[in-house]
Amino acid sequence: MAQDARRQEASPRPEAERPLVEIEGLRKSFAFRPVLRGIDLSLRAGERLALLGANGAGKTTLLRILACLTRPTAGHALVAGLDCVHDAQEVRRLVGFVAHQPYLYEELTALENLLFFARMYGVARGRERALLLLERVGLARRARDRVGSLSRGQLQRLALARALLHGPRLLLLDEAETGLDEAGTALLSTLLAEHMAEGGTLILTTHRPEFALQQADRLVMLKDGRIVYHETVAGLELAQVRRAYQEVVG
Ligand SMILES: Nc1ncnc2c1ncn2[C@@H]1O[C@H](COP(=O)(O)OP(=O)(O)OP(=O)(O)O)[C@@H](O)[C@H]1O
Repeated sequence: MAQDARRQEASPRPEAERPLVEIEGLRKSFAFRPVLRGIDLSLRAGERLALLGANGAGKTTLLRILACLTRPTAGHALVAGLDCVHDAQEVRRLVGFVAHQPYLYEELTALENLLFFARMYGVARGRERALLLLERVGLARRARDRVGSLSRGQLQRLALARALLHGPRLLLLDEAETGLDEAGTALLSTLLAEHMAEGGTLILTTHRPEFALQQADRLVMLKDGRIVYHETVAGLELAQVRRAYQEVVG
């Protein structure tokens, strides 16, 4: 009952008008040290947001809350009207996360990993989907190799395949371009374009203003756990974004 009341309170809007992501008054502290100090942010379905900021600004923490991997200290984070704390199980089905750590089992092969996650997410025709994604990320030939034997960039490609396996509505990328070669970066752009064409929504973190400008519709910069810059990309020049970024991280 209390939980229902809380959801009502956090979600007063009719479904059709609702943003896909609603973040209100979000705070997170680790051992009383504040890391997020009151974030308000919303994204409509089909939007792409880039988060920038210095090391330690709180970007990963924000993504981890949306991926239900850590709980906020205060405030709400909702995905499709579902609360990342109280409805974590349902939210996880809607979210794909490429994190710093690949979240893969080293002793299993690339294919076994994807089959495991396909089962976990209840993906229909999981084997077909896993093989298709391995092909798409250029790892078809490594399908039967142990994950522990893959290079960093190959792991990153496999992590991307794992995140896309269940067709997430919201894709979260934490510096996913790091470690990819030129072909890998082009592949990432293609997969992101496909995710968006299928009606997906995207939040990515990056330290590269030019990547943010290419891949996002809106830019948000965090400093010490607060939003200090929030602009739509239309009409923005790379030089302006670089300047703002330097001011924020400097
Ligand atoms: N599990 C944890 N326990 C304690 N402190 C943590 C934990 N996770 C993150 N922090 C702290 O929270 C702060 C924000 O970390 P976070 O990883 O969100 O930053 P970031 O903006 O993603 O940084 P980077 O650009 O280096 O990836 C850092 O000071 C970090 O040490």
